[in-house]
Amino acid sequence: MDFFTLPPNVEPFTKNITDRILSINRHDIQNVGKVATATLAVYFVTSKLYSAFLGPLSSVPGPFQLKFYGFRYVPNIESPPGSTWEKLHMWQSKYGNVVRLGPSTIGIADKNMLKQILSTDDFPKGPAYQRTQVGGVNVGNADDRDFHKQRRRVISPAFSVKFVDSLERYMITSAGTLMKSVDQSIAQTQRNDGYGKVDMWILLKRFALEIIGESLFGGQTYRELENDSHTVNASTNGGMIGPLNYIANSPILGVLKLLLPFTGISEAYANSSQFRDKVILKRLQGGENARREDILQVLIDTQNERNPEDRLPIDAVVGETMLFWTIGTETISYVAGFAIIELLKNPQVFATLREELDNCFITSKKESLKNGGNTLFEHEQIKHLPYLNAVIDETLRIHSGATEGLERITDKDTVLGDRLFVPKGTILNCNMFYVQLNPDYWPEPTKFIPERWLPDSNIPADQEAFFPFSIGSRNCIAKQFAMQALRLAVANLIKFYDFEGIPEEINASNERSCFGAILGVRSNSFKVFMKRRQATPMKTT
Ligand code: HEM
Repeated sequence: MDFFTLPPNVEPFTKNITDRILSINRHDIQNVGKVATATLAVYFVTSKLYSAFLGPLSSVPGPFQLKFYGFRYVPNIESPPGSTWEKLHMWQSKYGNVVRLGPSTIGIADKNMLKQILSTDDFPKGPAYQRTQVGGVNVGNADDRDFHKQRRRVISPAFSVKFVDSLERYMITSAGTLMKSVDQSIAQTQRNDGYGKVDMWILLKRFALEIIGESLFGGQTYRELENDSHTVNASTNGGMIGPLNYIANSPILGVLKLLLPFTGISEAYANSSQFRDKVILKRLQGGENARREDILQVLIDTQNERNPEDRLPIDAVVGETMLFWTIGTETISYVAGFAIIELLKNPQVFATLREELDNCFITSKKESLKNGGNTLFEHEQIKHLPYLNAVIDETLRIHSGATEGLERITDKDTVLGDRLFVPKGTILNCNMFYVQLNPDYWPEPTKFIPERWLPDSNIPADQEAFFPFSIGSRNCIAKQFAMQALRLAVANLIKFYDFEGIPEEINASNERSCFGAILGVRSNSFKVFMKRRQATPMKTT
């Protein structure tokens, strides 16, 4: 029998059905449609009402409207773009450490619950990260535990303490370039007393772009980068953090923003990607001759591993490199920028830090550290300076990254903090920003007091409520790298320059916005008067 010919008894049967369907008149179809729509509407409304008022999260306090839709979907006309973080902060302070942010979303700013979510239960990353997987899965957005564990194991040698130590030479070169740029800005606007105007915010963005560029894929390429205005502009205007962040943080407005050509975000991202691909291709094609001791090389060298599971496919090398480039640039530059702003707002803190740095012996005679007649600090000399570390920690506390929260999703029913039942599938927005300013844990939370980090402090810092690099299996892989870069930047700037704050600029720096993962100055600029110190005291052994 021909396989595609229907048996004789089936044909009349199907014909019968067709005839009956055709015989249903239009009116009947409309009625069926109405009943189906009404049933769906009743189901939708009932389930929304149930979830809002009777479901397991119904006892969690929060703004009324967020019982019905998630905070990321709120088109926010009354507050400017980039200010969702302010709303989250306000709700958290109004409703408490646990707040309802959507039908199945809660915000958490309780330190014990955060520890449970991020470390003990180690819940996977939530839908905001999954949305960014359209651009590829990487160590940062992976939500599959096994995939993440494997990927993180393979790339972690690039961030080991030893390897990061070896990147110091690139970081010092970048600190030198930063100081050259500061000197140039001063020279262009110099007053009679030697001070000139410097946009510290923009120069620190370039500094971070260079430090990451150098450590990631090469000095040679950085020189290309200097001529590549696309990439520098993308970074300095915040476009490089990537369209994916917009999609993650604001599924409706974010996507609209990307589609509007005048925002330039997609273009900036495309240009950065093109630049990155050029650099990686050059390294791959150059073989042994193109080798350079940097993060890219560590990733490429995984191809020689004996175990195939330990080899990173080339598309993953490209994806991870882009992730480090974008995340690393904005985080380092913003934290360094806010450290300088806080030091200017708090002259006594500035003086104490300056004194500590002036008393720090310069032991190295390395030529590479010479800069404009002065010798730059090496990391070894400054990494244990208590006050420098206290200034950086206090900056990380007040100006934390993850300003709009780190998202996790429960993969089992759970009880948070022994008191809150949370069903499987609940989205947990871990509000690291709020917890670090939470008056329950921090006396005078908004005051910049580095002394709280010193061993003999009478208002000791609550280390358990401090999550700048997160904790658990998804903590920042580059903490060591970031701290090294921050210490070198802040120590060398404060050691070698005098600063004079500009009151309007300091006031304007209180206006902040967050478009990616981290809070920045809304105007994308912070100007200050600076001059080289006349006789920089140098203590040598
Ligand atoms: C002051 C600077 C930095 C801060 C405050 C910071 C903070 C954080 C935080 C809070 C997380 C957890 C994110 C989450 O759960 O979604 C994270 C993860 C991560 N960070 Fe950083 N970061 C900094 C610098 C850097 C740099 C310089 C790089 C790369 C060169 C980097 C690479 C990463 C990566 C790859 C992850 C994902 C790790 C994983 O999921 O296994 N970060 N960072």
